[in-house]
Amino acid sequence: MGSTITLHQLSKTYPGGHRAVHDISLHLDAGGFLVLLGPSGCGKSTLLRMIAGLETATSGEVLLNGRPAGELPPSERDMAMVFQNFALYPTMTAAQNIAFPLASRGDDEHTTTQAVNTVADRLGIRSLLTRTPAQLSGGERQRVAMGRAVIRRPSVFLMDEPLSSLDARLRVRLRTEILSVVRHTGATTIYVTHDQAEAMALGDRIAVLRDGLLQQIGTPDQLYGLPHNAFVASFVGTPRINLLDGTLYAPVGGAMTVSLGTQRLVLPQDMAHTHQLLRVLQGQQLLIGLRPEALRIHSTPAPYERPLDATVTHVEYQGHEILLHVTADARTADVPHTARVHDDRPAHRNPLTTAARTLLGRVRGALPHRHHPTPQSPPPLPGHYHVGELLVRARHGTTYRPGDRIPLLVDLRALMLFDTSGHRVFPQPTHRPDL
Ligand SMILES: Nc1ncnc2c1ncn2[C@@H]1O[C@H](COP(=O)(O)OP(=O)(O)OP(=O)(O)O)[C@@H](O)[C@H]1O
Repeated sequence: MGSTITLHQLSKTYPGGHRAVHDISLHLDAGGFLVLLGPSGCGKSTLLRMIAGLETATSGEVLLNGRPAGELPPSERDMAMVFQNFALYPTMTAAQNIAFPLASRGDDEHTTTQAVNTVADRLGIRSLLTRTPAQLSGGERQRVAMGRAVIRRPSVFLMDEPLSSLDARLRVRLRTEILSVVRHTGATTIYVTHDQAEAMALGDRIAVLRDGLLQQIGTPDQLYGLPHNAFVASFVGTPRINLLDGTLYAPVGGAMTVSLGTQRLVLPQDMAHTHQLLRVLQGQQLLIGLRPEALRIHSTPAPYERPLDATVTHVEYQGHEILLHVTADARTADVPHTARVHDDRPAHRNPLTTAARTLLGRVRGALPHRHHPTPQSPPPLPGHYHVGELLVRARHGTTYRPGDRIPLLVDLRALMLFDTSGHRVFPQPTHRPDL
């Protein structure tokens, strides 16, 4: 049976002053599977090592089954770790390596052999058991390492990029196997990766970290469709989201307009009133997020689409589709550094409370800007913009060349808006617009 893991305001500052993990709170149920996702150096391994007891926290605490684990040495936490380059004993066979944890605690030979065979079957390495590590490929060695971690049925698995040294095809295969093996044991699992595609494929729940700060915890669908901020939006999803600088105009009684460079997107006037709250951002700079599926090449808009003119600059063949790099006379936006936006402490987990707080925060944050005049129409557009690049998917078989002008349609249902600090302000706050 897996342990519950609770992190309460956990922080780590290394000697020398580098703050690797900052004030992280989250909870993982027994048997749960959490992926820690973030770019290199964001503090994933530090967090994992604090949970394992290999690193001491500067402040905050780790609770295992509700009890503070601070005093427990790693050996008493009933956890197994698997790393990228897991060291196997080079003179032992695969079977002896897998059996090692059972043999060293004195299990009898018959039980141990049976357990090794069961694990080896599950990992598809039964025929390799007599080989030494030097006679195995990288993927086979990682399977043996998994076998050694799984065999003693720990309460918790901590996996630190266990597949990153393997080739892409093998990674895809092994991650499915890992999922099925750990689910079978019922252990609570934390899996660290910097690969968003791997995180999306594995995760029931994914915690996104940046610079030691928790950005968001959610299902792959939540991270993709309702990212808390521009960083999460840009880190999750392939091809990456298009982020452009823009400005919101909200004339009294009129339709809201988002201007990006020399072009404008007019939002429908009858949007739900949760979305009408966007009006408080009148006159403000925004980041406009358009995932590739928010754009299609066509000249006849549906009611929820708005046109955008674009010119092809580069054509990328992907086989099943074509990726067009286009310019639409807009400025590409940088992803701002956003402070921690998500708190997973139990008291804060009610989505309605969170929604209300987020909304209130947005409105309050926007109030000082109310001195902006409310123009009835957007001001004249500056004549010159840096050319921004958008990625647009085109169907396999279509032919485009650099220089072609194309009619793009923006699907407003998939439009995302972030304020200049990177927080998502549209769609608000827990659901997509009903247009
Ligand atoms: N022992 C240490 N002393 C000082 N700084 C450290 C130490 N270990 C890690 N760091 C720093 O803390 C930050 C977080 O490191 P950590 O290894 O946790 O990141 P990570 O997200 O696991 O990175 P990667 O994906 O590259 O392994 C990095 O900036 C790193 O340089």
